[in-house]
Amino acid sequence: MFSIKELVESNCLKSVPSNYFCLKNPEDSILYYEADNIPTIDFSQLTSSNLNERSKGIQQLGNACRDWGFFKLINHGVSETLMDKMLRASQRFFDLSEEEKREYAGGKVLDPIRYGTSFNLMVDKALFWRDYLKCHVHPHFNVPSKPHGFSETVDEYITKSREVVGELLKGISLSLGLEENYIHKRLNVELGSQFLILNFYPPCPKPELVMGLPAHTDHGLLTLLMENELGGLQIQHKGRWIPVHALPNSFLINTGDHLEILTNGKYKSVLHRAVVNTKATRISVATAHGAPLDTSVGPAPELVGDENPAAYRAIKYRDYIHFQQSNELDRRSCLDHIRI
Ligand SMILES: O=C(O)CCC(=O)C(=O)O
Ligand SMILES: [Fe+2]
Repeated sequence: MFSIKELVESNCLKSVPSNYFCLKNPEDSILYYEADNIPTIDFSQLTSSNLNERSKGIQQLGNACRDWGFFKLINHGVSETLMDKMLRASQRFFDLSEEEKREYAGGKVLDPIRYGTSFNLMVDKALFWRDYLKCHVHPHFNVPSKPHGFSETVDEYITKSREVVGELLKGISLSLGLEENYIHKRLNVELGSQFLILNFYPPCPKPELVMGLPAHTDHGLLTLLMENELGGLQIQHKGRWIPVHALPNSFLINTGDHLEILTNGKYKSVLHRAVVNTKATRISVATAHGAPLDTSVGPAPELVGDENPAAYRAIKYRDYIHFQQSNELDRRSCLDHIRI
């Protein structure tokens, strides 16, 4: 394995090796600048003791999940200091020597800690301009022991992000007309799976030829993402690619495949991708939150009826992840494979 960081640093790269060329559909390069329309959700409204405020917030949250599958979250209560610390810790992990990082080079999809490059070298036709670290951090906490202080920062960060997601899932349950703790109870969220994914995208001399991460949907219920000050995330909305920039001190949140399944298609899992730039390294930190790995996720019976028959087969979270991660990311969501 040759990390993209190593490749970029080793020879002052002037051109892109051909095994990184991604064949792009020309239509895919057209971008639509609709950033102003992307929903922003105020977390403090969702947790407000003023019931009127709260119900307004919940309605906005439901609309964002239904119409976009994506929103920006502000006033979420995770301190800027902790967010910065997490980004710096991520940089410090990738700054370890290749030898130190390779200790964590995992072979299998659900290995508790996996350092690697591209997406899945076993299936990628072209390589992606990305190194990553994936850790399964809840209910069991697995993280590299290096660099110094990394594990403590991750622990603090993932605990906070779980609290935020817990509240969002309550709001989402209510927005569906269900009881506040419906998703928590049905999918045993307290013991749910949480993955931490650090993405490292170094600068590229010809970004238009490569992809950081190609179009995909995320597997779990919700993904919470933050980035250093460089943009690169694009989401698909009504067939158009829209670049997204994080507001200062905000999270970018997308609904995952299992929320689409649970809501029987009412809330959509959004296709997204990451592009790279010529100037500087972009780092993004994602936490993906879902059910426990052995829980079977299917449409909620309360959301299924004669007029709205079940649209997806139930599937164990573990099997779903295996399926998604063992196949090429090919612009199609894995959901297509379990649609009835
Ligand atoms: O780096 C990004 O902006 C996107 C990352 C992402 O989609 C993922 O880790 O699933
Ligand atoms: Fe993603």
